[in-house]
Amino acid sequence: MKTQPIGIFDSGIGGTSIWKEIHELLPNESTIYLADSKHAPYGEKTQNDILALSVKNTEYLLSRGCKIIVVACNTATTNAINYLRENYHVPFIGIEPAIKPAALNSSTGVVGVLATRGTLTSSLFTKTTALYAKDRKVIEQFGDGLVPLIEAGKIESPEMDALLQEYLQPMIAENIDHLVLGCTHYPYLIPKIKQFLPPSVNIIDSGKAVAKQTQNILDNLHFLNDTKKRPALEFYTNTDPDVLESFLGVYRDVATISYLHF
Ligand SMILES: N[C@@H](CCC(=O)O)C(=O)O
Repeated sequence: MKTQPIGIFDSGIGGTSIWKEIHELLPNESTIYLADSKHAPYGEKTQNDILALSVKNTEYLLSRGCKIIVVACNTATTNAINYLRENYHVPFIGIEPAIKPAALNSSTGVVGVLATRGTLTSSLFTKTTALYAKDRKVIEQFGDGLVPLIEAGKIESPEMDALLQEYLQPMIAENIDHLVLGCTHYPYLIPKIKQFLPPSVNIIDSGKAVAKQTQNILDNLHFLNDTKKRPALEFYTNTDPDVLESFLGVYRDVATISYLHF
């Protein structure tokens, strides 16, 4: 089991932000990353559709012998992880908006959450917010349109600037001091987002926490790869592999990126 890969999936390239955290923390581990870009954005689909796509991605990763699955997508986690945990017998690590640290550390008492429609309307998100931020003002904003622009390589574009301006301005007006990025695509927007926010606003996401949790669970199960063999870093996408490759940055030379029909 130790040498089996870690499986990671997302609706597209966003989860590569989580893959990087995992690979940096666990460089010995082989990984299989599945980017379902053809079906992005998940965040604007029904819960049933998100569930069906999450099942399909999980089954592919299990067919490849993955020892653990990281759902590197807030939308899939908040809509499907309970179902996945009940129906498949491997450990699942999910990612949810980091509302708890934002609420705990806020001095103004106002925090912003930018996430997909699917995440913000899920019952898991609603419960977490009620639990950890009940004495805080939480400004929730659907990030409609952001994921398609990121997937299209249009981070630097007038359309992106217009959406970010529209989504962030009301939060700034309410005096947020933390902005929670509740979508794994959004860390790629941080340099852009900083152009719109006052420097005093902390931007937080859950990437490092997910990598740490993956390490802890593998360690507890004695599933960490302690062999010295070079790990295989495989990436699959059902759209143009060049797009995925462009998000891998310094890792593109050690990764194998392939088109997969699914
Ligand atoms: N990576 C995204 C998925 C967004 C989408 O496909 O709409 C997330 O974390 O929610």
